[in-house]
Amino acid sequence: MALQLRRTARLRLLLRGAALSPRRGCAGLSPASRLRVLLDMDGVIADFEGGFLKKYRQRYPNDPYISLEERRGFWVSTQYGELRGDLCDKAISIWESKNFFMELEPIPGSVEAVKEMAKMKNTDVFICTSPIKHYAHCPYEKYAWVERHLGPDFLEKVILTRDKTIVSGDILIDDKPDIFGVEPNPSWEHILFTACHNKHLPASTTQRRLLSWADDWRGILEGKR
Ligand SMILES: Cc1cn([C@H]2C[C@H](OP(=O)(O)O)[C@@H](CO)O2)c(=O)[nH]c1=O
Ligand SMILES: [Mg+2]
Repeated sequence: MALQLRRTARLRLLLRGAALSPRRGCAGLSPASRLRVLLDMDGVIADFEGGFLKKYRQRYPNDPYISLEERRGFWVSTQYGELRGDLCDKAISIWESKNFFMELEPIPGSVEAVKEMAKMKNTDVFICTSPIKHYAHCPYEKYAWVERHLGPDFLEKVILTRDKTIVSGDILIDDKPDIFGVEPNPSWEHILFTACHNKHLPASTTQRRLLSWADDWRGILEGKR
């Protein structure tokens, strides 16, 4: 009898603990109650497409090019290769060059938005970006870009990975329409950031968009808390 009572009391305590467990709502002291935002870099905070077109036209002024209005599909080199076979390698030569990633302009409003987001209560912001496999310049320049535009403290927040599905977070804001990797069920909701290459894709019932940094990113974050 005494044993049975002790067991019941222990069970009650366990259940109470579970009910108070603060994933969302309660205490606010647990790390789980914080919102974790993953921000993609190229196409979301750094203008890869604009930087590419400018340098491509400078280096290959006599070759055809694709205006940002005409861009379709995520991979720039694929569309250039379809335009003319040799343009695929010419396109690749641009982002493999020294200073390409370093000299990208910020996407309008991005730096202000990221700084404001990072100061929000109960919010952890990380830059989650994929380096190209030609690693001579890109990884170094991505860090240098973050330091230059967001400040040295932000270097703590950089995640370089070719597989974003294994990074945990509540939201991933990314301009790539399809993000796959070894984890079939990533913890984050992918918010598609509108870019020249994805703005013509049909509206999706499952994928939300952020149209630009002038759009309601604060509302999206609040809705996830
Ligand atoms: C080749 C290529 C890369 N990228 C970006 C995406 C990746 O950065 P990010 O994960 O920050 O968006 C990086 C490596 O592929 O370069 C494009 O946006 N378009 C392209 O055509
Ligand atoms: Mg991107």
